[in-house]
Amino acid sequence: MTEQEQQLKVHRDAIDAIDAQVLELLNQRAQHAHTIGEIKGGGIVYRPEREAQVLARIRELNQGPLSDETVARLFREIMSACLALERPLTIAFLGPEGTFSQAAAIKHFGHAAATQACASIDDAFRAVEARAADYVVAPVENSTEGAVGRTLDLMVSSPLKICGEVVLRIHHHLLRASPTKDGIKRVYSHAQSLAQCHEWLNRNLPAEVERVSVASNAEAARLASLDPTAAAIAGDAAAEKFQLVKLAENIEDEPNNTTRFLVLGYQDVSKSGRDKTSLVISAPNKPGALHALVEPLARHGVSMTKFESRPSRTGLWEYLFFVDVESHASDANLIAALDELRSTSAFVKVLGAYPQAVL
Ligand SMILES: O=C(O)C(=O)C[C@]1(C(=O)O)C=C[C@@H](O)C=C1
Repeated sequence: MTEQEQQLKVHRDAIDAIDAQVLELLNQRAQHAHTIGEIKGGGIVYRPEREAQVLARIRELNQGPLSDETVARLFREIMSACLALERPLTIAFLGPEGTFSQAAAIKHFGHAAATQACASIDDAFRAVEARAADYVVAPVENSTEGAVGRTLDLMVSSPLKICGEVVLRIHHHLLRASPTKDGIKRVYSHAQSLAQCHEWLNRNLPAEVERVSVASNAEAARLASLDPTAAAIAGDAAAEKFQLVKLAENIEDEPNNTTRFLVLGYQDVSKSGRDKTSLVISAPNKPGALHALVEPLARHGVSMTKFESRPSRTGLWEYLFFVDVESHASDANLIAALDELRSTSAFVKVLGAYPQAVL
């Protein structure tokens, strides 16, 4: 054995011994989760507030050399596997396979959860409402393109509650079946992705290349895999699924391009310690209406992280305001502010209280 081989052997023997311990401990952990599942006795197994606390604690305990992000991702998968021992979950998302919505579902629930592709955001909500899936993961806002109106509209009437949020960094690539930019006649992508890569496309592809918007980036990738004169703009998952070549990576105009997704199900979530509550409140289109809406929140010390207006679709009210606050719906100051708002607004709905994204 050479000296190098001897040195490697010392460390590999140590790794073997540690792996045996890690394995033993993982199974001990899984056994506890299994027993917790029995104690829950067929009740709700997924506990977002507990998961957020576990991940936050792991980040705090971490001393490296692994990064906080890396250890949190590993424990995300450990919890996913432990939860599946209690009961495997099914997560509905806007399909087809390979969309950012699916990536968000996996980021939040880990790989042990089954994902169910749906044809539209409406269908994904319906799957959970009909109890054909446990939770839906739906996009709600993008840092460059703004709100996803359909998700906001659905939340107003749906009986589902928000029980979590997922923040996903969005990277777009120019993908093609062959490894050259020559002969591209059209680029397929979702309208939002075409908009997010607008500047890059102007600079890097001839003006005559047609931009064709399709239902999803995964669909764009599928079409590009069949058409030798086409390219697609899509992310890693779609590139992998349809075995396309990345002609250019990270072509989004805004480097900090992120999409926020919400997780919804039939569930009220307890306090985790770092929570948000999402509300929708109606206001008439008259002077002072907006002030009347914000003032009680401010006076009770409730801080807002998001404020989004949308015309009411029913015509009953002029505007609906979607408000996110940094409190849990069970906090006394938010309860007091909501009581006041209910006495002045025709419509106030708590869309859900949930832990802030940890990953
Ligand atoms: O603490 C629980 O209630 C568990 O079921 C255990 C556990 C975990 O693996 O830590 C698994 C799933 C829940 O969503 C939260 C935590």
